[in-house]
Amino acid sequence: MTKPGVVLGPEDAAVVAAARHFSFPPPRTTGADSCRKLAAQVDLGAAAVMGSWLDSMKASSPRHKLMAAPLAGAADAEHDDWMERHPSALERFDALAAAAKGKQVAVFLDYDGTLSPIVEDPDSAVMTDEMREAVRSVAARFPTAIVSGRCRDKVFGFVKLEELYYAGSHGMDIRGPTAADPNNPGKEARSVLCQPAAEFLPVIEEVYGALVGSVEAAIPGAKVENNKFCLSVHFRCVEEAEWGDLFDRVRAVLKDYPGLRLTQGRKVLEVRPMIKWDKGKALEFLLDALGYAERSDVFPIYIGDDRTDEDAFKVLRSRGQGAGILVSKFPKETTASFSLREPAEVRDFLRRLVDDDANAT
Ligand SMILES: O=P(O)(O)OC[C@H]1O[C@H](O[C@H]2O[C@H](CO)[C@@H](O)[C@H](O)[C@H]2O)[C@H](O)[C@@H](O)[C@@H]1O
Repeated sequence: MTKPGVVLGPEDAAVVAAARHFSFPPPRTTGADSCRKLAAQVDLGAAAVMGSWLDSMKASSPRHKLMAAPLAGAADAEHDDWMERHPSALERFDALAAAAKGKQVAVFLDYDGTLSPIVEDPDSAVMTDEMREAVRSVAARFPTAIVSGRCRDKVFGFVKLEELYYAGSHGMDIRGPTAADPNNPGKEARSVLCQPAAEFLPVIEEVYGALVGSVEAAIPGAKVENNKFCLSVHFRCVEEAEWGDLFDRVRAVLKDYPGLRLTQGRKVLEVRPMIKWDKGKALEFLLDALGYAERSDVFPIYIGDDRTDEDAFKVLRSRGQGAGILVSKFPKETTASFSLREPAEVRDFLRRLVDDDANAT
């Protein structure tokens, strides 16, 4: 997709999308829009209503379609409408490729639910060799980063590709490739490093211990995961009747730590430092580190499945650049332009990106 000398303006891509009902490329928004609303990231002070947290915990993973016929019909209509607004990135691949033509593509990938399927045990969320091969091929052609809520070392342990950028702990721990750039074999590996929450390390360690003692030890199925600059309290394997107790226990621990906030992912509560940093900020940092911050001929593609990925989708929308792709089988509120149903489709999309670039050169 990188054809030097052929630079298309945003209006070209707008023509590509003109006949469609979805918003692509994302329109530039005003400065006011870029104020972080963090809609899905409710801080503890705002979480006075326990019921709303429980509702949100129940909705924190894909819904299952077990409905009576009339309701199923309504759900189908809702799904069709959503697909019109967030079409499949595979089905609309040609439009996407046309918009990216002549631009520098950069690829940003969430891990859980995007490169690996969601499983009950977080330590078993391995990715397939086929997926690894697809990511390796993409990284050989475009700068590629993994942006994950996981601790950076742990996600590297799953992905095992040294040529990638890694942004762990929801972007609070960023590092460049440890292997030489395959596009510039003579160039040394870059050690970009960004740790905006370094001062929170001791407090995160302390709260990890407290949550293990108060939540993991007391509630069957609960699991606290130490992600270095943030923590995950998993409730996927906890009986729903215990979720209220689990939330109360987490809140009781956190009340002594006003510098921390609580957000939600898929059947997980996330404890994070109260700093203005998220996957969107990490995306901006990486674009800057790559030297793309001021360039208009850059086409970042961000693929993710979680609420935390919305911050990155919003950044693309406010820059009016690239494509956000949500991985979901079910309609979800999202700022992403496109969708893919599951990790297998992500793999196929990555393969098409590579093939398309190979055919263009
Ligand atoms: O940003 P991500 O790479 O998507 O990481 C977000 C969280 O992912 C993991 O939890 C999720 O996946 C688990 C394995 O499939 C699943 O058991 C859990 O219910 C999901 O929430 C990871 O374990 C967390 O630490 C990450 O924050």
